Amino acid sequence: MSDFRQQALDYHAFPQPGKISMTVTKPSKTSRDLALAYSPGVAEPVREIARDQDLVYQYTNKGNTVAVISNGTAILGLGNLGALASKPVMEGKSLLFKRFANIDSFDIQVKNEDPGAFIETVANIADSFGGINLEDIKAPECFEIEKALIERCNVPVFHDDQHGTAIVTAAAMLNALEIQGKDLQHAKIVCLGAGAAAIACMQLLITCGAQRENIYMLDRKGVIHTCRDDLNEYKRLFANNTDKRTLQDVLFEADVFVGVSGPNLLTADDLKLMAANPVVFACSNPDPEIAPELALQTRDDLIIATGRSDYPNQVNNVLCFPFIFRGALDVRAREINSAMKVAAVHAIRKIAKQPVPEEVLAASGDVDLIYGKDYIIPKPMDPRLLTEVARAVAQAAIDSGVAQAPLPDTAIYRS
Ligand SMILES: NC(=O)C1=CN([C@@H]2O[C@H](COP(=O)(O)OP(=O)(O)OC[C@H]3O[C@@H](n4cnc5c(N)ncnc54)[C@H](OP(=O)(O)O)[C@@H]3O)[C@@H](O)[C@H]2O)C=CC1
Ligand SMILES: CC(=O)C(=O)O
Ligand SMILES: [Mg+2]
Repeated sequence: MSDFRQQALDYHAFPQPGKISMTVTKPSKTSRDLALAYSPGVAEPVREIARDQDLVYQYTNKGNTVAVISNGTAILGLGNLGALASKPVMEGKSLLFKRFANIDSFDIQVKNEDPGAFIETVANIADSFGGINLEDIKAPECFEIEKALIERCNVPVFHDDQHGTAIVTAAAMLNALEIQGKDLQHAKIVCLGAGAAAIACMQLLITCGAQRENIYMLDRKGVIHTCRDDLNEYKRLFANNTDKRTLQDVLFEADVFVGVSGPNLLTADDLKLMAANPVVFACSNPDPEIAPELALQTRDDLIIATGRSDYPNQVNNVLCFPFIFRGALDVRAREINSAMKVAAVHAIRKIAKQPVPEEVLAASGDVDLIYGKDYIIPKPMDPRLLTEVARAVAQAAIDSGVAQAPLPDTAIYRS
């Protein structure tokens, strides 16, 4: 067994199984404490909430909790390995919520692939939480599931693989193209993958200025084009009126490659087809579409990013979901809307252009991080993500009329 594989297994197994646990926030030592916390004292907030449901935010932890919910049908790029096997990833997302945004989170695995049953299960428990983060649910079911849950739930519902990924991709892409002396409006974009992440990434890039006709999307059968009769309604949105059929056909003179598909699908020869100074986001986890070593060995004019923590330029939704939920929860946003997503894009990309704090350099093991080819996007442990992204998102929620509370008087919002 490789060293790293064993270390990863040991990390998860010891000193206690798993990555997250709960803490008690109130005194609970004495009979008096217990009388307040449980019977009879607990009856008082029960009666208050029954009288006015909004008081649940005052007397319980609902307002600071997010449920991370999966059915295990698209676990990272590993595929459909079942609900239970997704638990380490969902515990990982909970760890990240707590570590980066002090949000308490429950990971929930729903053992039912039927979208109707999944929707029913989540809708029935949604009121327990301040928000719902859907995770690793495959396309096209994820689109129907998210839409139905947004309609049925009273709290924000956010499919992280769609929108978290799209927000971080857009932020990193705008910066990478700027560094390469290109712009999104004119970029020829190839997207390998046509699932949850791909559809949302391309939609958000269009919102940020990309031209739909410049985007070539591919699934397992090749280029998505208007003559195909096997496309679902989401892929059809990206059907290109073209006679190009293969990855190689569309990569010729392309400025951008976004991989949200699977491991090792882009070869060195493929890379050579792209235009000068290309941007290559090989975002499949854990194994990217092309290894950065191979990409950089093949040509030295590219910017390469992956979804991983152990290479420069980590384009991963961890840069978004803790912080967008922090902002949304803090103003009790009814939903996470387009204005909030775009605000997150610009807040994230701006941080990369500013000097990096010492603590981030120390945590990332880098001597220096300067805006450029190897640093297009902030590191996840950059504390400015919390302040800048949460603040921008909360303000966008207020400005777009979906906030139900003003900015709180906490450190994030004071400066
Ligand atoms: N870095 C990050 O932050 C994130 C990365 N990802 C990565 O993106 C990938 C997809 O995730 P997600 O969108 O949630 O999953 P989905 O199951 O929703 O979509 C997967 C898509 O990839 C396509 N695909 C798979 N294998 C191939 C192949 N050999 N050739 C061409 N297309 C292929 C599928 O094609 P078809 O439609 O024909 O089945 C499908 O369109 C995963 O590897 C995941 O780790 C996802 C979210 C965040
Ligand atoms: C990062 C992530 O959410 C994924 O690869 O699915
Ligand atoms: Mg995911």
